[in-house]
Amino acid sequence: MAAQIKFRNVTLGYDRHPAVHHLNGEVAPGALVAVIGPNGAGKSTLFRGLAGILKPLSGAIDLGGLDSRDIAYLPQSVDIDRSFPISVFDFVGSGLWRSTGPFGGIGKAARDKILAALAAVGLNGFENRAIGTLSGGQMQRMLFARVLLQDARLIVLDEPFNAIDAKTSADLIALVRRWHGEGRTVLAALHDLEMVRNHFPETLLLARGPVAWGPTGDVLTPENLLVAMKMCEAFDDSAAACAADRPPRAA
Ligand SMILES: Nc1ncnc2c1ncn2[C@@H]1O[C@H](COP(=O)(O)OP(=O)(O)OP(=O)(O)O)[C@@H](O)[C@H]1O
Repeated sequence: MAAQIKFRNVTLGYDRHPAVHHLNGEVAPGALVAVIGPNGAGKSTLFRGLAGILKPLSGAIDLGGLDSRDIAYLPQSVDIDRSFPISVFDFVGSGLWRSTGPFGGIGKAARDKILAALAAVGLNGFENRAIGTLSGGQMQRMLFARVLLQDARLIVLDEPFNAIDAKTSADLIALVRRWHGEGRTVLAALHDLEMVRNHFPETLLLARGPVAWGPTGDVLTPENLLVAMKMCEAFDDSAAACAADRPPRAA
């Protein structure tokens, strides 16, 4: 089966400084992949690359013909501007832009879809609340409701279970499993290794570069985790492009 995602020697970074480098590998259609690694390992950077927010400094990400409307990206909740004066209803409704466009009106059918998505994540009655008034767990539920509406082939979740209680995690992991059951491709950046072991068949262990990638049980070894920690500690954030990326100097 053709890959859903192909990373071809991908380097991503900021201001020409690489943050993730030389990533090669493939994600099969319908795969459920955890991306783990220490703080600063490059997980969010990789996901910004997948979502098309960050262009690779070198290499390429091949999305198997998907365009941006086929990708649902759930950013870390710290990246959401909670002071922006928008209601939960309108925020979740932005998940329908794929079908309505940003300036399309919201008819009865769209309204029902938004209310159903809110109900599916346990946010009945929250539609008129400003997003800035939500608790951390309610914010995550709202972000999941928007992903539900996006109906995307590829779903990219950046730390979706951070700082939320066990009940909210359980409800939201059930949604992830549902998307997996529907054949969508799902990648999630996670820190909770227990959750990874219990729910994610495949894991990419990232430490600026790939440390290990494959079946979760094979990747989550103490040796691999130690290597990842050391690689992140040794990484120089101010480094310029890798020697391998620079054009050869004239003799
Ligand atoms: N907007 C930015 N501008 C410059 N550097 C950035 C930016 N975002 C991230 N970085 C740097 O890129 C590197 C990788 O960060 P990234 O956020 O991708 O890691 P992460 O694995 O998601 O970390 P965490 O687990 O802490 O969320 C870090 O050194 C970080 O400081």
